[in-house]
Amino acid sequence: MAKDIGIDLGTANVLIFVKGKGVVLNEPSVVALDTATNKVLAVGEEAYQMVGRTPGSIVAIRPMKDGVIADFDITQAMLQYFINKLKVKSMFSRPRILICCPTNITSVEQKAIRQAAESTGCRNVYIEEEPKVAAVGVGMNIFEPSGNMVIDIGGGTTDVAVLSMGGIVTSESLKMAGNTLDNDILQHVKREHNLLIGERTAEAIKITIGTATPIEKESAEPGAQTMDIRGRDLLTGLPRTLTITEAEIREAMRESVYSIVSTAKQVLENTPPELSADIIDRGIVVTGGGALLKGLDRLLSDELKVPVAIADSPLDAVAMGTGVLLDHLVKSKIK
Ligand SMILES: Nc1ncnc2c1ncn2[C@@H]1O[C@H](COP(=O)(O)OP(=O)(O)OP(=O)(O)O)[C@@H](O)[C@H]1O
Repeated sequence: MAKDIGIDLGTANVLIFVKGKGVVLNEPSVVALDTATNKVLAVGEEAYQMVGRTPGSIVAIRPMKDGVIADFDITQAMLQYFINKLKVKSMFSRPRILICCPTNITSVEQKAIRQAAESTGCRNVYIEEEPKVAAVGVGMNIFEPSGNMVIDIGGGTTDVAVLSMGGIVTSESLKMAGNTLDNDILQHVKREHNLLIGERTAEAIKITIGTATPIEKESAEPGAQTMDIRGRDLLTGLPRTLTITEAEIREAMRESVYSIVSTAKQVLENTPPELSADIIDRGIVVTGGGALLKGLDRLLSDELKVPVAIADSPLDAVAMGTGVLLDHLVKSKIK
């Protein structure tokens, strides 16, 4: 039984799609290591639970940072762990596998990722660019001669691309995405409130009360929503609870959010006019977990003067796209 497998090897999350089954694995891209022996202790969800909570002898790291592979051996071990979890060798015969990697990886890294996949029993390993896969994952027909624009905001990178006839016409990749917003929040709380919080708390703040533009709420004034957060007071060294507002968190993330807007503007400015006309008709689709930041679609459409839609399942778009592209690869027999 030959099955096709698609992998979204993301900075924040790894998703695996199996043809006929859908997304079968969705875990954080985190590995826990014993610092003395460098032995892998846990991978994925289990390792994520350890982030910021490990004793001195253990580190929980994200081997891919800022959309590049920061630690290659560990990325390879993580990929092998996830593929082995599927029991590829016993379940499938010579599966085809499409791996969608961070945009900025080198050809040497691509080759090593390919080898890591081959060593787990996969044959015919294809590597694809993230924005292309995201675009097909949200149902865009990128193979016809018309312009489609996608903004993929992941954990480490924001990829903006205009696609036509199966290829990327104009694109930009910005090393600024969800993780940058978390760090903006962490630094703001430290600087303005002398409170040290962990990266998981910063992410929870972004997800709970983070906004790109003020959101009108029936129950409260725009920007007035609050959240109680806990951390360590930098002056006393003791645990402390602090109440923060939606408005101050929006301000803390403002510069990074506007960098994403400027990157999208730059891509539009470099787009051939015929394709620009198509984009006005079809609008821009935003994918990746960062697309879930509240009010981002409104901010982007106000700034870019083009309709903007958030994908239905932005976190799954790339994984779903791998399935569509694998079908296309089979039909066109491109290796
Ligand atoms: N509801 C939400 N609001 C805002 N951000 C969110 C929300 N849910 C998830 N995110 C953010 O989305 C990011 C992860 O997105 P995704 O899984 O698409 O990234 P990735 O594909 O692993 O990364 P990359 O594309 O950089 O390799 C994280 O920064 C996470 O905090």
